[in-house]
Amino acid sequence: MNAALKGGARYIGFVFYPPSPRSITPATAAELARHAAGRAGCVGLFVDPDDDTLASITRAVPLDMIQLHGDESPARVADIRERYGRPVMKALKISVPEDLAGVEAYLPVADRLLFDAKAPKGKADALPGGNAVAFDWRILAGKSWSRPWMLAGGINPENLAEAVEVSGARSVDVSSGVEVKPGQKDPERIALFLQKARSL
Ligand SMILES: O=C(O)c1ccccc1NCC(=O)[C@H](O)[C@H](O)COP(=O)(O)O
Repeated sequence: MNAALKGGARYIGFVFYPPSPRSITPATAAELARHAAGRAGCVGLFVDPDDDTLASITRAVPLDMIQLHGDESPARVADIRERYGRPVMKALKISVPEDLAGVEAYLPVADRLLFDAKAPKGKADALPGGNAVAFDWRILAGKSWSRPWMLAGGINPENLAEAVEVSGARSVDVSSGVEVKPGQKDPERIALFLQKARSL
């Protein structure tokens, strides 16, 4: 996390999804969040979380934002936003232009959108996100919405400039592209990614 803070990352993400190799405990996240306080926002990532999970984690960890990466409906997004008093970022999975039709319903209820690739089909260990897979960034070109949005999925230091240029993204989210292997972040690649991001 120090590389992200030193490089000027705006947000740090904590994965609260036990099947993920990136999943961390609330206690560890709380410690990291205290370390990041005032330097970066802390985002808690959940996949179709139930209320017990959200209640206990939001009590234990000073999260600045909740990221929903499952199949949460617009009504559930609104409910979570209201109950837990945090801004919500809703991840929407994109593979074809028609997938953008689903965006409209989330605009009144989500504070921010995140466009990510769909999980690869037929890959037994695929996660709902964090699979190092990109979608066709041209799908987003020239589009605008009433909420801020981030680009995610298969972005790395080598393709960041192209991803931003093609999609028009002003913010990006990265995971696998700055890792040695799933769950093990590489401080040098984080520094490189952020250095490249700052230069755009
Ligand atoms: O990262 C995970 O392990 C994860 C697990 C379950 C749902 C979402 C997950 N990650 C979501 C992210 O925010 C990733 O940054 C995003 O999908 C991009 O991932 P990557 O292609 O690895 O950069």
